[in-house]
Amino acid sequence: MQLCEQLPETGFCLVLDGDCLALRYCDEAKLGDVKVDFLAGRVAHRRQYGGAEAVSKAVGVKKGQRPSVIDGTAGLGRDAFVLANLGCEVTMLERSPWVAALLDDGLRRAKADADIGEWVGQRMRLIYASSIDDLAQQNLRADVVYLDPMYPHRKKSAQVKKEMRVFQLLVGADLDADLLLEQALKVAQKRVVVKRPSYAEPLAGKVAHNHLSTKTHRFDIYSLI
Ligand SMILES: C[S@@+](CC[C@H](N)C(=O)[O-])C[C@H]1O[C@@H](n2cnc3c(N)ncnc32)[C@H](O)[C@@H]1O
Repeated sequence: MQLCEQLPETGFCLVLDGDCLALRYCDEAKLGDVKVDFLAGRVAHRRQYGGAEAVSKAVGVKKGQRPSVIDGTAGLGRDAFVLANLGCEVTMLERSPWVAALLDDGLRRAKADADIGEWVGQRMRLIYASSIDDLAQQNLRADVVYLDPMYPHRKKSAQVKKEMRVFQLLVGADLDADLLLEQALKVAQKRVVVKRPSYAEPLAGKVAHNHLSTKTHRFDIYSLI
């Protein structure tokens, strides 16, 4: 059974397909549905990255070291899942109610899975809140604060992944992202890691102590110890 409800003034529909929640951009069917499916993601992750993905290096995952992480811009939880899969406890903050609902739904289904449910339940926690307004107030502490805010893409929209285009339509460009860094530096114990497109300037113009680069991205690493 499929239920579809239009979200006022957004152009989006909230779709309930079986027991899975999804968002669909009503005017452009080609964009497809956006949902959180950690079970499919787990397979893709293993095939694509193994254990050596850049995000885990940037955060400081090593043999015997599994830092606790606050993911201050949780989105669809992919980076958080990678880190939790490697053994990190991850607290995710997401301020968009629509994105938080998708993520909450994905977590619910993952926790019910016989294979990954136990560690997802133990290591992944979602808080629907803004990391700019609430990070300090929530009294959260972690070894690492990880940030991956939206960035205005300079490529033509057809080249940007469908999911990212839906995100751009839904949450916009996170134009206040510079404010995140100051908050993150207050609560991180060891480092703040910011994921940026390789052509983007650092958050708040603040040059990081270290960088880790991939083909398309750069991880800016602000060390606190
Ligand atoms: C590019 S996405 C993050 C993708 C995520 N790293 C992943 O792996 O799926 C950016 C997300 O950060 C969220 N966001 C931006 N600023 C935020 C803030 N101040 N507090 C909480 N969430 C925020 C946006 O709503 C959006 O969902």
